[in-house]
Amino acid sequence: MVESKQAKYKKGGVVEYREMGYFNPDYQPKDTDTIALFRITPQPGVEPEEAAAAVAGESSTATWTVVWTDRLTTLERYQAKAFRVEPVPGNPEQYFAYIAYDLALFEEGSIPNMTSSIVGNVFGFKALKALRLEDLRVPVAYLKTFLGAPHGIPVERDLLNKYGRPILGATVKPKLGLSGRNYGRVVYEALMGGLDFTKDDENINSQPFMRWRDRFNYAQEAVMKAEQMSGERKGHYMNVTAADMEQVYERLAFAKEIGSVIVMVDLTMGYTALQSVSKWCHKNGMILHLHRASHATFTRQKNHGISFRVLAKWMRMLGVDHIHAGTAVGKLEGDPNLVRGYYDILREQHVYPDPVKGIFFEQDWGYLPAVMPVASGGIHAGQMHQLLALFGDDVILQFGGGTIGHPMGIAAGATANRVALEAMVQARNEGRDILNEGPSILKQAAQHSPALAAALELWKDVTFDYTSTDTADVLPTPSL
Ligand SMILES: O=C(COP(=O)(O)O)[C@H](O)[C@H](O)COP(=O)(O)O
Ligand SMILES: [Mg+2]
Repeated sequence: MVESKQAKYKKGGVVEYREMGYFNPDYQPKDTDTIALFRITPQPGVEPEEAAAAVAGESSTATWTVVWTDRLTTLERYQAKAFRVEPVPGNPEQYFAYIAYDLALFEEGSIPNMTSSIVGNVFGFKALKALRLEDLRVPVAYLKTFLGAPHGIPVERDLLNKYGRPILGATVKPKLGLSGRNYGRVVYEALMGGLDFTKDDENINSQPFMRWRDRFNYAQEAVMKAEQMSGERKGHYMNVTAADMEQVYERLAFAKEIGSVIVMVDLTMGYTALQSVSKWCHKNGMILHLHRASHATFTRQKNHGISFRVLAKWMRMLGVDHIHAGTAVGKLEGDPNLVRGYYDILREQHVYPDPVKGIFFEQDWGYLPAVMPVASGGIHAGQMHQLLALFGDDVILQFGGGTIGHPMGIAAGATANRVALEAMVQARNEGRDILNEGPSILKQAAQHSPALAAALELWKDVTFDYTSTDTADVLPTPSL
């Protein structure tokens, strides 16, 4: 016989989370609730509703046993509630669990606090074989407590005076080992060849072969020279990632002092550090680029971890101007439809559920500015038609190897990308079907550009298989 909740409270002991009130199929989520969608794989013998209730419990108020102090709070309000649990179609082991969190559960404007609750302990539960946070609907009431991107897409375009086309960039290669002066030479050539931006790599901080101050100085000198020579706005993302915030602030201040318009951070810094840098960029008018270094350790597995679409939401709230969001056609994993879904989450003001793009929840972004997604990782000029067709104009296309590996040199690599992009934008604007006509448009443009001809010749066979290997398993969303 099931012991009554009352009796259990009386003697303490281990109780079921369901019984403690963390599963409530009658609960009507409020507009101000945050709703999380988890993909749950319970251990054999664990009922899905109990597993969902356990996730709700541990990610809000509960521990493994009832505690006397539960009675000193308005527990019913602060408990997260699993209000809907249903099987994942075609996957008998997995369930979708919808969990609602009251507005009062998260500190205003704090991604560290929200994540310590929602993804804090629950991923290690013994009762679960695996757990994945698929999507999050964040209420406008909570969004209102965040600053969001320091600039946003239209303001950044005004700053750069670049409209109607994707922004072009390149990551300096080799990743590690160049001296400051040679680094500056790469930046200058790439910018003079026609790129808008160059970028530090994620793992270039301040190593013995090139300390950060040298890199910043040589790179900024190259930016200023290239601006004078070309008459275009240019920039180099100065990676300010460091071991402690004192050094981060020192590098930020120096980047500003020497006239950089943009700085860069790595996700590995952690959410608190990222929020501090974002705040600094708001105050100092600096564009903020985020490299998602380390994200795939928790976003890649389809049954465990956190979907990139959730990380993208956290980063839009936290406030970055750019974020790496995948290429679909490059060297790194990413189903084309799901990647387009991430782009929508970053760029649209109101996002609607879309089973093809893996978007489960409607998301009203309120006033939070859009974030510019960055397509980077193993892409080259021969893929320009695919990139433009997939992502449109509001994207940064970044070719590292695809610039610096060009057989005629770095400037030629940059020119190949600029010519390919401009030819493709023009064809698109004339209403041509760039996806199908892309290769012939490129060939035609290459007749007037030896640099593009050489890039197409060298990388013609480099295609990364991007057939969809991913299933979104999207269900119709409940009316929330
Ligand atoms: O250095 C590169 C790409 O260099 P290259 O252009 O030579 O391949 C970036 O670190 C990756 O884009 C990261 O991946 P993601 O953008 O998916 O986070
Ligand atoms: Mg890199």
